[in-house]
Parts: sequence; structure tokens; C-alpha cells
Amino acid sequence: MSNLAIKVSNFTKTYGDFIAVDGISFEVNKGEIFGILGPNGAGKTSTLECLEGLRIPDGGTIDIMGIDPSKNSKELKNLIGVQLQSSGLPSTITVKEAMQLFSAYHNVQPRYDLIKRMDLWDKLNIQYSQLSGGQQKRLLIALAVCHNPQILILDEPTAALDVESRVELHTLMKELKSQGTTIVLATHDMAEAEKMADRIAILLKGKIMIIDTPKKIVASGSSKTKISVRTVGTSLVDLTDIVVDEYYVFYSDKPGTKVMELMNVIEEKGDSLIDLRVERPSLEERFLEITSIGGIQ
Ligand SMILES: Nc1ncnc2c1ncn2[C@@H]1O[C@H](COP(=O)(O)OP(=O)(O)OP(=O)(O)O)[C@@H](O)[C@H]1O
Repeated sequence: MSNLAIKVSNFTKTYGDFIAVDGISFEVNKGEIFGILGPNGAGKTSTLECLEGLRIPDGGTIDIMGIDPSKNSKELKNLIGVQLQSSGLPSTITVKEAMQLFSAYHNVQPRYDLIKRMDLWDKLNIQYSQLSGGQQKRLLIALAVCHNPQILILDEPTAALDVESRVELHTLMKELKSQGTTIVLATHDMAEAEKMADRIAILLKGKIMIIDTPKKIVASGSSKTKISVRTVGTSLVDLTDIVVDEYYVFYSDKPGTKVMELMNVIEEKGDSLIDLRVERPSLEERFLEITSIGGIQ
């Protein structure tokens, strides 16, 4: 367990006869940002809630730095930071009161710097229910990290956030990571997962389809790199049927070779290059490939 922050083995969660999470296993290293991706109903929240000790697993084991969350919730409370869902706070509590309450619960001084950082300083005496959706989210994040938890669990943290708040949260996450915090991040946002996560697990119907770095997950797919070329003349016209906004478009799994080949044709035919764009397949394409087929291809 030395370098491991979290070890999940054969974990199952059922609701009546329904198997929401079906015997999954994964490990999260200390200081890692671990992304959990999956379509609606895949079992992400059920998994996070069992990590947080809010739900009891129906099979398997969960170990968080040597603690079983279903049995030792008191020991767990200062170790982990959890971004609550909105319903977790009373509607009449003010921003200031919420920070005081959470700090007292964790026995630390109130972190008003986090309130400032989350751009809520002028809302200090405003009630929770009067904050906008994005402001509520930012408050919940400030509360989740007020006690410098070793493990931070975030469920869709940037949903409903505007671009600036999103960037601020990503910066905060990177800072926490550099201080050694382990972060588990469930998200629907592929770009966020690709940018932030060291490794990602893709969950589908309660099972893990793949766990790896974003780069390796993308590379393991059948999607090809898109090459778009704009030229002065028509040297490439016979080589592709796809022309988008005056760009000749090619798909290749050997983009380097393909680009050389196209450059040679342009030169041989006395044509001139105006623009060349090479776009590697995205995590989103790979995610759709995995989740639509229901398995790894
Ligand atoms: N309390 C519950 N009682 C019955 N079924 C539940 C309960 N909680 C979750 N489920 C079911 O378990 C499955 C997994 O739900 P979960 O919320 O874990 O998925 P999710 O991946 O977080 O989905 P989303 O992205 O939509 O939030 C879903 O089919 C859901 O309907």
C-alpha cells in the first residue's frame, strides 16, 4: 500500500436486483489524478460514494490509505475531501457560515483565502440558495479542500462552471497535485479528463473497459489521424473525395508518412501549400468507440 492511496478490489454495488457496479478493481497512486469516465448510469457516483463511505459496498474491498471507508468513517473524514452535491447544504446557510461550519468540523481555521480564490468574497453573507449554480459549485469545492485533504474526490466538478472558474479549478487541482494530493475525478468532460488525468478508467454498465494514460487509451483505438491540406492549385484533387472548406482531407494511421507523400505530390505537380493541419484522434472519439460498441476493439 506504500505508494498506493486507494486500492479497490472486486468491488460490487447493487440496488435490489440491479448490479450498478460489477466487481471492479483499480488502484490509485499517491499524488495521481485518476479520472473516471463513463456514460450516464455507468456507476461512477456509486463508486465515488462508496470511496467516501457514504454507501456500503455489496462485495469486494475498498482500502483508502489503510482505512475501510465503510467501517472507519471518523478516520476517513480528515483524510479525504469530498465535493458535496448541491443538496448537501442547507439553503439558508451563508457562504461565511458554510466555511466556518466545515472548518470547525475538520478542526482547522476557516480558509477565507479559498473563498477569495473561488471569486466568492463579495458573496460572503449571501445565502447558499441565492448563489448561482456556478457559485454554489465553487463554494462546494472550497469547502472540500479547506482542510488540505490527502485525497480529494470530485464528481463532475466543472459542470455548470464558466470558462474562468474552470481554469481556476484546474489550476487549483494542479497545485494540490504538486503538493502531493491524490485526486479522483469523475467527469463527462473528455477534454478535462485528457488534460488533467494521469490515468483514466472508462466505466460502462458497472464494468471497467480500460484503464490507462489518456495517450495510451487514444493510441489503442482504431481512429486515424486527420490530415487537412489547403493548396493554391488542385494537385491533391484526385487523391481524396473529402473536401471541407477548401481543405483536402485525409485519414491515416501513419500520419508522418502520409504528410511526406502529400508534400511530394504538391511539389511534383508544381503546386504550393497554403496550410497543413494534423489532428490526432481525441479521447472523445475513443470513448465513443469503446462505449458504443460496449467493449475494446
Ligand atoms: N439509490 C439507488 N437506487 C436504485 N438504483 C440506483 C440508485 N443509485 C443509482 N442507481 C442506479 O445505478 C446505476 C448507476 O448509477 P450512478 O449514479 O452510479 O451512475 P453514474 O455513472 O454516476 O451516472 P451519471 O453520469 O448519470 O451521474 C444507474 O442505473 C442508476 O439508476
